[in-house]
Amino acid sequence: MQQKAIDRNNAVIAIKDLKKSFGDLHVLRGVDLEVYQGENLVVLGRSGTGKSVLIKIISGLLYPDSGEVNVLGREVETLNSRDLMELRLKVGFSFQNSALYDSMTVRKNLEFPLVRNSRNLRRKEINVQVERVLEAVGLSQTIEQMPSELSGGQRKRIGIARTLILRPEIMLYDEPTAGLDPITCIEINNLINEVQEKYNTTSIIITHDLTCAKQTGDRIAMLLDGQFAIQGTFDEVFASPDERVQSFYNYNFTK
Ligand SMILES: Nc1ncnc2c1ncn2[C@@H]1O[C@H](COP(=O)(O)OP(=O)(O)OP(=O)(O)O)[C@@H](O)[C@H]1O
Repeated sequence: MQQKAIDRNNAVIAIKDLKKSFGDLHVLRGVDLEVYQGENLVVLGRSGTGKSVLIKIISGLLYPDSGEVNVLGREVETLNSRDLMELRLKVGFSFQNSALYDSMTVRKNLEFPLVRNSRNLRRKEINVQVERVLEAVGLSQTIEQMPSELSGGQRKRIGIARTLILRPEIMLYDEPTAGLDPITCIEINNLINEVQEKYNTTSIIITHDLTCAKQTGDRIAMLLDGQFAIQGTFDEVFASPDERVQSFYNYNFTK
């Protein structure tokens, strides 16, 4: 991956001692994490370790039990609903299932968040923005198609475009390559890197896919027993003798 500008003095997400339980299930047990401007941070962890809970807390969809969650300079848990809405516009959430409306064309799917969030946009401006974001994800030709006519990889791209159209400062990707064939996975990994360069976003990428982690992650953080015990580059993380890290690696590359 080419060198890029990551501002390590500028943490756009700063989390301290974050805890979250559901009844007796202690999911996050003191998470500390900083994500810097311009960085792609990959969060790895086994199923059910709390990766989705973490990004839902970052985007204000879930409240923490305790700890500090600072996103773009705001303490998420202290925001009123209006400020939270404002923050959410700056935090794009790319869902695992792409979350497209099946009854709408690609164009209408992309217009939807724009029209909902900036009601006074003119038709011409809406068209320009839709066309621009479609071009950015390499799918201009699909503009009048229905989601059912798209491949899994194309749906993923449109889902990412629909998040990008609001020009978020942070992108949260939940399992961006899940269910895709290996070549399409690589295309999505490339797209994640292109989005970062073109839109200068900061991203958190949740994945089980080690190829995705290696190709997109400037840094990897492994969620183990409710904490980020191990963080570093891909090679640094997997050089760890920690048995939990090694079994995660071996499982991925031997299954
Ligand atoms: N709203 C909720 N109410 C109760 N339990 C929840 C809730 N959200 C998540 N959980 C539980 O918290 C744990 C962590 O869930 P989470 O979805 O974050 O896992 P994950 O690491 O993203 O897993 P996967 O890789 O399978 O998506 C799970 O046991 C889940 O059942």
